[in-house]
Amino acid sequence: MRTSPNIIITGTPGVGKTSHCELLAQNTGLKHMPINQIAQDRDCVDGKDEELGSLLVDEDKLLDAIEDEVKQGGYIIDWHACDLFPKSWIDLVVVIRCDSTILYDRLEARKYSAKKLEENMDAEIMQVLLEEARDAYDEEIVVELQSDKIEDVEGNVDRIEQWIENWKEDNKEDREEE
Ligand SMILES: Nc1ncnc2c1ncn2[C@@H]1O[C@H](COP(=O)(O)OP(=O)(O)OP(=O)(O)O)[C@@H](O)[C@H]1O
Repeated sequence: MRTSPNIIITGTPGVGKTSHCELLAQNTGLKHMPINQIAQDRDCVDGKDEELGSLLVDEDKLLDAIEDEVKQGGYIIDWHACDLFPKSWIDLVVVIRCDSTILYDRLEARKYSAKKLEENMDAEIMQVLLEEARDAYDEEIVVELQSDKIEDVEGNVDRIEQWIENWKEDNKEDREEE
């Protein structure tokens, strides 16, 4: 049984996943697992979508590559997809959301192609990641947090830290009862 929870932080590119993960890791000691980077470092990339410029990740290979670590608990999984991770690994799924006009400015600043910008804007407006999370995990572990202003990051991370404390307390009690 894990003594520290595994948390997925997901959302459309640019909503603020990395910003949340880095602050949360710094404040809690949980380990940030940026999947884009890990997939490249561990040879789990099949190629690149040339039009969108995004990596094509071999998901089975990726899961094999991270399984031993994640099963120990204490990871913050940072990716724009979530439904590939087995339910039994995951304790909380945080879907970061952003107002579409604010997200547009953030993505435009990254000089995304018109197609990539449009796809990501549509995904955010249609709340694709929230639906994916709700379909893949029990609804009580899926939380939606808004991240429009810089202060939102700190507020959201405070909330997740509080949740982690509660999770640890509950799990300690469960272990003591066994
Ligand atoms: N709440 C916020 N208020 C203002 N700016 C923010 C906020 N969250 C993130 N940003 C800024 O938006 C940009 C994108 O943030 P970040 O890299 O954390 O997003 P991401 O979801 O991890 O993106 P990707 O999926 O492409 O890695 C960064 O320049 C970051 O500083």
